[in-house]
Amino acid sequence: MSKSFEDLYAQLIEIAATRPEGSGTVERLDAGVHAIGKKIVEEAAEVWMASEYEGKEAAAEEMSQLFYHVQTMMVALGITLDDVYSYL
Ligand SMILES: N=c1c2ncn([C@@H]3O[C@H](COP(=O)(O)OP(=O)(O)OP(=O)(O)O)[C@@H](O)[C@H]3O)c2ncn1[C@@H]1O[C@H](COP(=O)(O)O)[C@@H](O)[C@H]1O
Repeated sequence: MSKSFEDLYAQLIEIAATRPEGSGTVERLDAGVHAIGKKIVEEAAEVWMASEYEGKEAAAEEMSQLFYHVQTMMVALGITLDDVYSYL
């Protein structure tokens, strides 16, 4: 079964706490908010380009990457899913 948005967030929280070797997320968290912010902007642009020119499948893949980098920023800032959901 595929992973949900909530599953990914739980996994990233766990990774931040346990810092497993070889984790890209640990590297991104260590690189900090500025670096994570740049990835968010980059992935957002890729979502736009894929959506306009590359079709639904490519757009969905880029969207998943944008979700990941936004969630990494949430973990970096200590923002929970409920903190975000309260604005939906
Ligand atoms: N869903 C993701 C995910 N989406 C995107 N990415 C990262 O974002 C990058 C995609 O960005 P690009 O397409 O720009 O690729 P790139 O140019 O190689 O980017 P850079 O890695 O050089 O920054 C990928 O190379 C990954 O590093 C992700 N990295 C991890 N996950 C998931 O997060 C969880 C934890 O991952 P680890 O911390 O690596 O164990 C696992 O479930 C993973 O599947």
